[in-house]
Amino acid sequence: MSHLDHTPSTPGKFKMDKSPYYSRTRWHSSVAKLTIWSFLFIAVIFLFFYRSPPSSSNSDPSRRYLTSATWGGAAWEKRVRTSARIRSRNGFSVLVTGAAGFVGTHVSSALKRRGDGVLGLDNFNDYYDPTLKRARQALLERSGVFIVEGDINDVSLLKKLFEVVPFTHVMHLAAQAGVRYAMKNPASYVHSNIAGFVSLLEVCKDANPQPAIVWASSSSVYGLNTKVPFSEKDRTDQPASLYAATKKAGEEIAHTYNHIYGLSLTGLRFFTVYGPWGRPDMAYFFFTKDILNGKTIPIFEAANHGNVARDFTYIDDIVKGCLGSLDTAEKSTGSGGKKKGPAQLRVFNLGNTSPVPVTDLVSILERLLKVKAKRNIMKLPRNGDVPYTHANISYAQKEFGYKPTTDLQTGLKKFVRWYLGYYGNKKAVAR
Ligand SMILES: O=C(O)[C@H]1O[C@H](OP(=O)(O)OP(=O)(O)OC[C@H]2O[C@@H](n3ccc(=O)[nH]c3=O)[C@H](O)[C@@H]2O)[C@H](O)[C@@H](O)[C@H]1O
Repeated sequence: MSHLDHTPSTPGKFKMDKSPYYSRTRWHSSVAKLTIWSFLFIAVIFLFFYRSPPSSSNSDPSRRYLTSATWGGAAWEKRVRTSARIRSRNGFSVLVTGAAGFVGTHVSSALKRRGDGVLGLDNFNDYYDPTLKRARQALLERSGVFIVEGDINDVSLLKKLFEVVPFTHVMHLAAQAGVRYAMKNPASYVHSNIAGFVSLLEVCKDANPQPAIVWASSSSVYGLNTKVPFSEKDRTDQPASLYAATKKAGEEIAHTYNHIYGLSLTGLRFFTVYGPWGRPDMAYFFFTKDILNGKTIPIFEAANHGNVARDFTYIDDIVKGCLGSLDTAEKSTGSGGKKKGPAQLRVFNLGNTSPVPVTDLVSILERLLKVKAKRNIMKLPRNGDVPYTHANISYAQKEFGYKPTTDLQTGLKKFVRWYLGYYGNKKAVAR
């Protein structure tokens, strides 16, 4: 069959095939066109990524936080400056990382209330429901705190922030939290708690003036330590989870930056913080949800049917500890990456000093929710959990009069009130 057999009856609608020679040159020109367009397309993609803020860990899945963030421009800089503007005598201008997180939101709001300038930074990752983070953001925005969307690994963003605002302090709360999740996603702990911390410290040490830094360590650094209550002088070289190990690494990294560059650094070992606007991955939070939904809750027990207990610490007491640390933080001694003299290096326990068994926490929730929990008592899994925590807070007491005042019953009552208001559980309210 010749190609003529395919000639359409209406010439013009469909171009007739020309000679084989014509066909070959046409094919060649199509290939050339395709090559040019492909080249242009690749060039555009390359330019897009080249202009994006550089990342220190291209293979890391969390890199998506770096490229998704948009920042820069005159209007953006104005928002940054306005948010960080100090409104009280001797106030600070504080960069709060992890500002849309649980502790970050409360600390930002407290600083703003007393007249400090506050700029938030958060990558809004989806470790837990980002809508809760957005709701916290909206809350902060109403009080004049702007949260820049970006990752602490984004060095060019951090540099830009320090170019726009000479922060006096950094409250570093951005982290990958959660003890048990570390077995599922170890890379995210290294990305945020180690690489992210180093990238922040790199920018802080180059800043002029260098800020004083207060940052979140964790009670989990005590790991397998059996001496109670836990004192800052106790050994912390036996972490039981990768989470704990990255926080411990953070403490050592802090030592290095203090030693070499004169950065003033204060690490805070938080003890199981709870309260309104809390983290949904934490036991008190998802127990509340599951009790209300009639779902069975797993309650861990230690060896020989022993109680697992935590020194649960109410968020307002933690905020007091954060502000006390900021207020007593001395200036960093370096400038432009050069140390000029010894600088302050501290670590404080921030706990409630009265451990409560998890079974008692559940009983309190049952009373507050007026719903009986379906309990499934099970052996403490080998997933990084430790059986007991108890803070000795005498150092924080001595340095800035730290004194927690909220017991678990009172704190959970405030949490449950918030939870029911926020999630609007009519069933529990009606009972
Ligand atoms: O102080 C810290 O440094 C850490 O505190 C928090 O860790 P934890 O003290 O482990 O809190 P959380 O998970 O609420 O479990 C509470 C209790 O419930 C028990 N627990 C837990 C889960 C479960 O299913 N059943 C159970 O009995 C469990 O055995 C435990 O006894 C933060 O999450 C962490 O980011 C870090 O900041």
